[in-house]
Order: sequence, then structure tokens, then C-alpha cells
Amino acid sequence: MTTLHVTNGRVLRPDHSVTESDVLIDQSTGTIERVAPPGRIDATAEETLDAAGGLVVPGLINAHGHAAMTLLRGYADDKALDAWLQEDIWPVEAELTAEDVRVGTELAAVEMIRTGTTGFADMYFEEPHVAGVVEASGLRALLGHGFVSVGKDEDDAREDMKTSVNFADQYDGLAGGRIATAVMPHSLTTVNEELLREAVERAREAEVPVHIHANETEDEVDPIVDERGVRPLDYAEDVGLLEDGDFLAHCVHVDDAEVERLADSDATAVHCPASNAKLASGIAPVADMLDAGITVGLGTDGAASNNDLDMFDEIRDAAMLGKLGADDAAAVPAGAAVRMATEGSAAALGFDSGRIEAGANADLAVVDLDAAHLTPAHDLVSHLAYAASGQDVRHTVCDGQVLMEEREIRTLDAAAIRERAQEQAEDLVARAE
Ligand SMILES: CSC[C@H]1O[C@@H](n2cnc3c(O)ncnc32)[C@H](O)[C@@H]1O
Ligand SMILES: [Zn+2]
Repeated sequence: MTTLHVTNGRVLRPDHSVTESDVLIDQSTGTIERVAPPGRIDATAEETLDAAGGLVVPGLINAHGHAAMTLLRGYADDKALDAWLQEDIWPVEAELTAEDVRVGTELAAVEMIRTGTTGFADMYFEEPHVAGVVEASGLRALLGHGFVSVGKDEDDAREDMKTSVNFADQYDGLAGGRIATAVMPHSLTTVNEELLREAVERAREAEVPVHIHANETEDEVDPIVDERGVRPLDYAEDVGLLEDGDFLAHCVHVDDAEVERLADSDATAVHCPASNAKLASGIAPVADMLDAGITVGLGTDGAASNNDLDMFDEIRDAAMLGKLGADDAAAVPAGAAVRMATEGSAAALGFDSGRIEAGANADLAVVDLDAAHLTPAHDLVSHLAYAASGQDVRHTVCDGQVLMEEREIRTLDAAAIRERAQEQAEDLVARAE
């Protein structure tokens, strides 16, 4: 076995206590072998990572997004979802090439590794190219081809759905198990009932989950209530959704009965507080969802509605908006927000990650605590939620491989990727004019 020894740091344990511990990683399995006080681990590891003055935390997991939308960061701001998609985003996406997606996803990978994210979900187009970036970057990901039926003829829409199923079927488990997949209908209103039912059925046959946007805006809820006389999550269950492994992005406009329905199911929710705030979609009742026992993960959504992929921002936004939404400063405390970005997101994506513990995937980040804004150190969980940012991350490790050491990304050429992304983004926008 080849080993990686993370030395001299403090470790955020699963119960959120912090101990002075070393972490021994088995690189051949990509898992954590031992967490033990310094000096208790035999110092013969092939590789060491110095965590002195740092806090070793589970790698953050971005459980909902559209990675290549980094190319559209700052392209269209300050609009509500429907107008933003229809007037600005979809017209440009109509011009997207596989190379755009590859370059945009590389840029996203650089940003994620830089800010301590080790795993992400992606619903987008040209997913084989996204898979290539995942393979090269060393990140862990759950990928799916997103499809819609609105604005398409029946045959095209069915082909698009089949692309989603075939991709999920063929790519599940690739990159040494770092790639998982799902079938990804875009939303309950942009995919018609017949295709939605068929997609769910095919996902079950392929034994992969389904990921979908749900209850994001009132404009998305009202037509379902008006046309079907039921709430969206009743409809979702009726078409076969809400099974174990399925995960729903947003869940902003869910009523009490829908919260109960989700809690009674084995599906999970992914909260996207920054995107929901920026598009003025609303504030998800995340405190109620957690109280009801729903597993809630955290996601940035695309960089065009956030506008970054820093999960530390997301943790803070989840705590802040959770309090505002519940009108209660005690709602969504620091620890709950950190859990959403770690254990919650890991559970949503089915990753055995999100905790620093023997047996878990060796997906972690080391946060440099040697900074004025992280002093004094009364409560390090508080710092993770309210004071730290992705720029404080010093090392990033995924599947036992060091992806970033001393703020230098090892697996990707960050400078070249940024330069290429600038050119590609300009070219994409020019093509769409
Ligand atoms: C069919 S691939 C995914 C599709 O979703 C679009 N998108 C980006 N952000 C959001 C959001 O917040 N809600 C709904 N859809 C979103 C993206 O631009 C792609 O077209
Ligand atoms: Zn989204």
C-alpha cells in the first residue's frame, strides 16, 4: 500500500469536535486508514502533507451545479430565473460546443480545487467531455446529461432523453470509481409527463438515480397546481420520483405537506441559497426540512447565477438565509450549515465522503488558520461557517491524491486554463450575437 500522511494539523471529527491528529491515507484504495494523535502513526509514508497551523476538514461537496457555466459568469445578471434563462442563457447555450463545455468545466475544476471542493454534481451538456475533465483533475463527480422537452419536437426530445440514459448507463463507475451518474430531466415543468415517466423508468432499469430541479420558483409551482390540481412533489412521486438516491435541486417553494412527503421518502434535497437569492427565487424552508429529518445537501448552482463556486460562501449563505427565512437567529447554526456541505451533500450524491474517519474516502481540505480573520480560535466550526473563505484553503486531497499543495494545483495547469477560458468565453458569446 502507498500512503499519504497528513501531519501536524487539527482535524474536524465527525462529531464536530476538533483534535490534534494526523491522518494516514491508503492511496491504493483512496480511503482514510487512520486518524490518530501525532507520533502514533509510523512515519514511513511515501508522501507527507504538512498541515501545521491548519484544520483538516472533509472536502466540500457541491451537490448541484452546471460546471461549464463558468464561461457565462457575469454574462447576465440581475434577472429572475425565467427571463434570465429564456432571454440570456438559453440563446447562448444553443451555440455551445463540446470544446466550450470542456474548457468551462476545466475552469470550474480549477476553482473548485482551489477552494477545497473535492466532489460535485453536474447537470449539463456534452457530459463525456465533463467526464474527461473529472478524470484529469482528480475530482470526484456525479454527472448527467440534462434534457428538456419544451420547444422541441417529440423525436428530438426523446433522443435527448435517451442521451441522458445512455450516458448514465455507460459512464457510471469510470475514473476508478470517481465518476457516478444520474439521469437528469431538467425540471418538472420543462420535461413533459410522458418523457419524465419514461426517463424515470429507464433510470431504474439502469440502476442510477434521477436528479431534477424542483419547486425552484412560484412560476414553476403554479402551472402544476393549476393544470393537475396537485403540488409538484405529489406529481413527482406520481411519475416515479422520490426514490432512494434521487436528489432534488432547490425545493424553495415546498409547503408543509411536501416537506412531510420528502421526509417520508428516501430522496434528498439540495439547497442552493446564493442562486435562490440572486434570482430572487425565494428562501427555501431549510430549517423545517432539517427538522423534518430530510437529508439536505448544498450546491452553488451554475456560476452564472451565483457567481462563484466557493462552497464556503454557500455555507455562510445557508446559515444566514436559514435564519432570515425562519425569522430565528438560532435556525441553521454553523454546524448544521457545515454538515450540509459535507455529510449532507455526500449522502445526496451517494459518496462515502464528507467525514474524516477511517474507512471513508480520503477527500479532504486543509484550511490555513494562520490569518487575522480567523483569530481568535474560540470555535473553529463557527469560523468555517462565518469567517473562512475558499481562499484560506492550503491543500486539497481527493481519493487519496493531492490535487493542490501549498495553494498550487498539481493536476491541472491553472494559468493556461484561465487564459483559454477567457478566449473561449469571448468566442462563445460572439457566436451567439
Ligand atoms: C438541461 S442542462 C441544465 C440547464 O439548466 C439551466 N440552469 C442553470 N441554472 C438553473 C436554475 O437555477 N434553474 C433552472 N435551470 C437552470 C442551464 O442553463 C441549462 O440550460
Ligand atoms: Zn441548476
